[in-house]
Amino acid sequence: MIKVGIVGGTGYTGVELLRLLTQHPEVDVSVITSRSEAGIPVADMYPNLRGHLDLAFSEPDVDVLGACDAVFFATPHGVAHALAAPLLAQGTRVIDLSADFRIKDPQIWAHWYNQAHGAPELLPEAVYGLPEVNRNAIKDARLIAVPGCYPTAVQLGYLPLIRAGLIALDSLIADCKSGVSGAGRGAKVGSLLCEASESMKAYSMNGHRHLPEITQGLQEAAQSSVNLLFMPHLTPMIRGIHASLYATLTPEAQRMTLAELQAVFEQTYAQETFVDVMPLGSAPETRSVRGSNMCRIAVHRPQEGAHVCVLSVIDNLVKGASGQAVQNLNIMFGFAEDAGLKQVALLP
Ligand SMILES: NC(=O)C1=CN([C@@H]2O[C@H](COP(=O)(O)OP(=O)(O)OC[C@H]3O[C@@H](n4cnc5c(N)ncnc54)[C@H](OP(=O)(O)O)[C@@H]3O)[C@@H](O)[C@H]2O)C=CC1
Ligand SMILES: CC(=O)N[C@@H](CCC(=O)OP(=O)(O)O)C(=O)O
Repeated sequence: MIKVGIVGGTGYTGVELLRLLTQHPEVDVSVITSRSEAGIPVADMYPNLRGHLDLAFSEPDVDVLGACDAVFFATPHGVAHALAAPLLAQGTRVIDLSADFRIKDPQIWAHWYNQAHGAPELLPEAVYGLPEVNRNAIKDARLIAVPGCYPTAVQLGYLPLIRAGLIALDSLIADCKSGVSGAGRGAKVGSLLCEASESMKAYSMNGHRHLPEITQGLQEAAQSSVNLLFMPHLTPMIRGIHASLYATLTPEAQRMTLAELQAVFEQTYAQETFVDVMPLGSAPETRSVRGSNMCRIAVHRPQEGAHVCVLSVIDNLVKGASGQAVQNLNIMFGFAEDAGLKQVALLP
């Protein structure tokens, strides 16, 4: 058994980590921090954990956390910048669910996150924790930047086409929908029931902070520049990301049949436990992944025209955050990659 800690246990990704880790055969959660709830039993705040976890929130303390084999950060941006270095120095591996180490250029990070980067010296060793792309680097990493929710759904959808050189790289449009839990647990007017239910709207139309993260990943895969239009929407559901991903097929790819495009996706993800390429003609639903670490994908070519449309769904709190974080932990410590992640999605 390894000992793990969680910094920021009261948010949705923190409690989702606990839901998964209490079922993990190789992990003992020994510390969970909250400054505002220190001393309160975790199961008093989250009754779904009653009978599964006998632990109270505590103040973040670097020495206590440093006794863990790994520490997850489920905190707002900027917190891991300050605490990662002292933990790494004590030999503790760090898995950060925030965006602190996702973007390789600290100036680009500062532009999109409106603050100076607090630990640029750690960026060279931080590994972007998308296992379907970086599994080998994750094995040896000390510091993982867990991808954001939209970036996970969008990259997994586009990667097979980009790797195979099948789409024009200046033609990408990602039309994405998120459930409200993506905005976190903090009180915000836009997350109120009367504001978010029975309605849907676009936001960050002129640029969302996930744009540079997605572009960085797609450009790495393409080894060339990529032009992406990314439009996020808030939808009246609690969990889920639905990404409709469009692109123009290259002239050569337009000579391929849909079945051949489907085969590209099936081959790319044949060995991946957590990516399900659905049969031709499928429309993946967010509820088919709710509570599970799966990404379900379907590829379409409407009217057999010049455009491809990939549909990609994940649960923002699982494959989009805490489940992917546990998948990284499993790879780092040599556990079965699906340890603690065998949940079947909750449907209906
Ligand atoms: N919600 C989602 O779908 C996704 C979220 N993420 C990212 O995961 C991270 C966590 O998000 P979410 O779960 O929504 O959490 P919240 O932002 O709602 O909660 C943050 C947690 O961090 C703690 N915290 C805040 N400030 C500090 C600090 N300075 N030092 C130590 N602890 C602190 C809080 O507890 P306290 O203040 O009591 O200490 C709280 O437990 C964010 O970076 C978010 O962007 C990533 C992917 C998806
Ligand atoms: C619905 C909603 O508000 N979603 C969040 C994204 C989810 C998230 O928290 O992503 P990070 O991990 O990059 O912070 C947003 O658009 O800001």
